[in-house]
Amino acid sequence: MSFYSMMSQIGLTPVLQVVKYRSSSNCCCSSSSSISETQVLNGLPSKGRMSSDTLDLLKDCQLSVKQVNPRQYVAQIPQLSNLEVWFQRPKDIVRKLLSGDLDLGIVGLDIVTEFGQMSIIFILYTRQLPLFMFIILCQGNDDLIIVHEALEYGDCRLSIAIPQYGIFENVNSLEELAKMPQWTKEKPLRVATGFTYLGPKFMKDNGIKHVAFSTADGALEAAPAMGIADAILDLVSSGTTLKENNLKEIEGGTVLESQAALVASRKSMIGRKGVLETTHEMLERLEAHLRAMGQFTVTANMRGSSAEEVAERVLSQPSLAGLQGPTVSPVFLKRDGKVSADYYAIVICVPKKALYKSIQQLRAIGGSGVLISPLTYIFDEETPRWRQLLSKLGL
Ligand SMILES: Nc1ncnc2c1ncn2[C@@H]1O[C@H](COP(=O)(O)OP(=O)(O)OP(=O)(O)O)[C@@H](O)[C@H]1O
Ligand SMILES: O=P(O)(O)OC[C@H]1O[C@H](OP(=O)(O)OP(=O)(O)O)[C@H](O)[C@@H]1O
Ligand SMILES: [Mg+2]
Repeated sequence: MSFYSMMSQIGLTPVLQVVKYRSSSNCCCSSSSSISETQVLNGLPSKGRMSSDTLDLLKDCQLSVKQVNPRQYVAQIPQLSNLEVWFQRPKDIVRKLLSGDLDLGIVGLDIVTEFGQMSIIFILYTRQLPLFMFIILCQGNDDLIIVHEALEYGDCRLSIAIPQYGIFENVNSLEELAKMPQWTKEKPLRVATGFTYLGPKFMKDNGIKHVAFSTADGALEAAPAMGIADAILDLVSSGTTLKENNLKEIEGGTVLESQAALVASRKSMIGRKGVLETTHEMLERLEAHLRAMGQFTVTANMRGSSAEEVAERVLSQPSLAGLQGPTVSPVFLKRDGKVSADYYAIVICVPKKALYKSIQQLRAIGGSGVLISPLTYIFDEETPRWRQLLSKLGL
């Protein structure tokens, strides 16, 4: 018996299969899309807190997005002529990566983890009930690949929060929350969340039985005071929203840590022309910029008898090793008609966090005239993430 007739017999008629791919690609049914088959489609957040930071990061990587006006949802990046940017809501970027309507995207890890799980979704219409039902047939999808998991913005965590007052006053951990005698089969702990996959999974993984979830799209922090929920599961960054609503996080209640990530469709990278090459270029530019952000270039002069002797002195200091050891060059002077090098210029990269310690160490070994400049890019021979990506793709 076919899936269709089986569902029809129980009164459910499949009206739409969401999974589809652009006609040229790893095709499973045709689409009327007008998008060129050779274009690589990159989804970026259309609004919200991730959107401007994403554009800023790409600009810093010399990948400025040219958008004619903010209400136009398609844009170009002149440096990547085969790439088309589509502005979408973060959830939809993940959904469209899974359905084959986007090849690449930048979203928060929270969204990838929550919405990247669905393999096949059938939307069913029931004859008996005037309702659309969503049935997720498969959990655990490996078609989404996280290419860069740490783009260093959009930092937040998905956490359980409970009221600071009333029966929760002395509850400070997930264990204590789970042990509260109030929660029974008939009267479970009510949790409001937009994360309806990760929430129940986290509770199940932690052996917490009597829980009931409700969902809302925003301002979840109001739910406990409104009497709609006992706890919430939502994103926290500064913690201000929780504090302003008299809520608190609890020990063991963090479901995941999130930041912006570059994600790509495995099928697209393997099957669509140009996607892997574009992913490589974006990854290289992002890594080169992000690595450089944490470093300064330090130039100093140092008296010495030879380049080797100066290098030895520099390398004796723990904070002065640089990325690949110091560059030491002679500074030539003409004295009494003779050219000689009494001084050497050294160039090293130091982590921003260790800058002052590095200066102290440089001075201690005779460094003077110290110049510090920001770094724009650090390109390695090959990025470790590229190797990892190829191995995930079996290439
Ligand atoms: N407080 C926060 N601080 C830092 N990053 C956050 C914060 N809240 C959310 N994010 C990150 O930004 C992403 C987008 O959040 P944003 O609030 O813009 O959209 P949304 O909540 O999904 O949609 P909506 O417009 O319905 O609020 C989240 O998926 C998360 O990765
Ligand atoms: O810890 P904080 O720095 O205070 O940030 C946390 C808040 O940020 C997000 O909401 P957002 O501002 O996106 O509003 P929303 O509820 O409409 O999504 C999140 O849902 C929290 O409510
Ligand atoms: Mg939000």
